[in-house]
Amino acid sequence: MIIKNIRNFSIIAHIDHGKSTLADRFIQICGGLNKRDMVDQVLDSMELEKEKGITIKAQNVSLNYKSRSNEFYQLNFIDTPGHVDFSHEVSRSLFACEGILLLIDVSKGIESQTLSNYYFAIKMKLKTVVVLNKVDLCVDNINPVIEQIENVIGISSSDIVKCSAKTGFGVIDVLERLIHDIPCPIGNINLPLQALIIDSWFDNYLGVTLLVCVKNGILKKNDKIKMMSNGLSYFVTKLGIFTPKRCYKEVLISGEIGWVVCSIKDIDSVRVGDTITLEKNPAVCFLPSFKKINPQVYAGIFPLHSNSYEKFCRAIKELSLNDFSFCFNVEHSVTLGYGFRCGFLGLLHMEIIKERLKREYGFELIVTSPTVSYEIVMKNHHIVYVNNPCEISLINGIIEFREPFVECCISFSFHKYIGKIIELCISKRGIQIDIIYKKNRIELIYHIPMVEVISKFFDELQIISNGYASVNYEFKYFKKSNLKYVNILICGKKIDVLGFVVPYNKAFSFGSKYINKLKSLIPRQQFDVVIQAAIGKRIIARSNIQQLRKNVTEKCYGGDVSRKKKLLEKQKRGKKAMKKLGHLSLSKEIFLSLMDIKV
Ligand SMILES: Nc1nc2c(ncn2[C@@H]2O[C@H](COP(=O)(O)OP(=O)(O)OP(=O)(O)O)[C@@H](O)[C@H]2O)c(=O)[nH]1
Repeated sequence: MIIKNIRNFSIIAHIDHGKSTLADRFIQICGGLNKRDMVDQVLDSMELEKEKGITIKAQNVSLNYKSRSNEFYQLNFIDTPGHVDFSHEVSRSLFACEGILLLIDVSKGIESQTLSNYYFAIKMKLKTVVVLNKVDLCVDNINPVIEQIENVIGISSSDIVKCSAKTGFGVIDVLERLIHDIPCPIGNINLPLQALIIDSWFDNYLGVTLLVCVKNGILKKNDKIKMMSNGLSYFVTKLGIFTPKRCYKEVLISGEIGWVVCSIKDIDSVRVGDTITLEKNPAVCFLPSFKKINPQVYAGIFPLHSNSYEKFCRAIKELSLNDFSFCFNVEHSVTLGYGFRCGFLGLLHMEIIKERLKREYGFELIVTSPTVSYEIVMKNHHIVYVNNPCEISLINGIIEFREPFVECCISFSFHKYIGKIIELCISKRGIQIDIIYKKNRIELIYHIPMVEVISKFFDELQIISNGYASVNYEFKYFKKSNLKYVNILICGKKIDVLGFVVPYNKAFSFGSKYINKLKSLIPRQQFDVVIQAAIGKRIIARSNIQQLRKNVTEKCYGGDVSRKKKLLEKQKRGKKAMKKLGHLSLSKEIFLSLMDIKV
């Protein structure tokens, strides 16, 4: 294929606007798969993607398209996720493209994620093709959305392509517009090799596999390549493209996107965003690349069975190879042993990692309550960031405690919900920024502490809006707050993984609610169990779980008092030993339910 007939683009849109369905139509039209292999949303191949009906991983496909003017084009496109938690997948894929297909659901119009991805593409100077999807749903009433696109994106109505990914209407027009409007890659086949690693994953048969976009030069089988970041070199054993089936090729030329296998044993030596060159004739500079995105939500992940720790480490590393935004550090908990403190881009991201560890690697896990990263100013004016609440209790000389605030955009159609949603935002310590009235929607913009958003905000919002409100949020700033770290003690012993951070004015009510929940979950023991919540040395809430009274004198019928006394003494000694040993019957399974406590 000659470079002038290659088109690289990403399909981007808000969640559920129909990206994967449109990708299906492209694959069908270009014959990427035969009828037998074709299923709905074929690119959502992960079990979790099928189950949840969302795209989690960006998927790359190379197709041959014969245009209306009978010319052949190679279309390399990337189907990207629409959920904000996976926006790093979108930004990463844009580095491999010259254009974007911005898909808008005609029944919903432009939504927040559509715009943020569009602005990112504009920043990268990518050409945009705007496509209005689902026109089969409301053929008569598409004018308001067209007007909205004209006003917000500034594209004239004649440039908007209309289609229905479901029925196939207008899909050829979309393909024609793509080959016409999106420029070919600007790479040069004769320059030294420069290929950008845009994704990587571990395959049980092939080992580490890289997805690369060749910007300059040619990459061939048996070439000795070099990672420009660390100088490590490898022989290319196999390479090819996805149609979306894995196809083997001999070369990838400048402008192409394909997979490369080169017997990399050490997962740590691969860095997504790195540039690959040839060892013999190396390029002198790196390709422009994407930045690592900072996680927003943190949690400790521990294997339920500590003997599987080694395997668990390997699994975590393999997952991070495939998920650029997932980060981790070893964590040791007195209660749960060794595990990892992991950072995620949001709660859905955390949920997906948890599920992947369970399904793909078969681990039973204990995941601590999600928390955020706090900014702490020390006496010496140094600033530290702490994402593990129990570390806060170990820091001396804190002069300022700052917590992250997010900008929430809560969008809903019915006016009757506005009062209750505002009340909810206020109860979550929200600061109102704006109320935007759109044609058929209202948008409330609030700045809310992130920790409030990740606890029960979504559940409560769904209840008060009968499921009609949707919310998007992004980190805005750190702000000083009067926060306290609350320790949880069981039988006088600090349980590190249960400690939490709360605003001081909520600490007492929150502490006692938490203690009551714990009380309802912990089974009665052979001895009294004291549960306490404390700020420093001050106990702010306390409760007792009464012992199970075992009548040890039951069998002593009649008289002998000294015999009864002896038995009671023995029981007392036994109880003491259990306490000393910390023999509280808190199995890890019970911990699982303790981790999920929401007050
Ligand atoms: N009526 C109609 N429904 C469509 C059309 N295109 C997609 N859908 C439906 O819209 C829903 C979402 O489609 P997807 O293709 O999964 O959307 P997506 O944008 O890939 O979703 P994410 O990857 O999760 O962001 C599915 O139920 C599709 O069947 C269309 O043109 N018309």
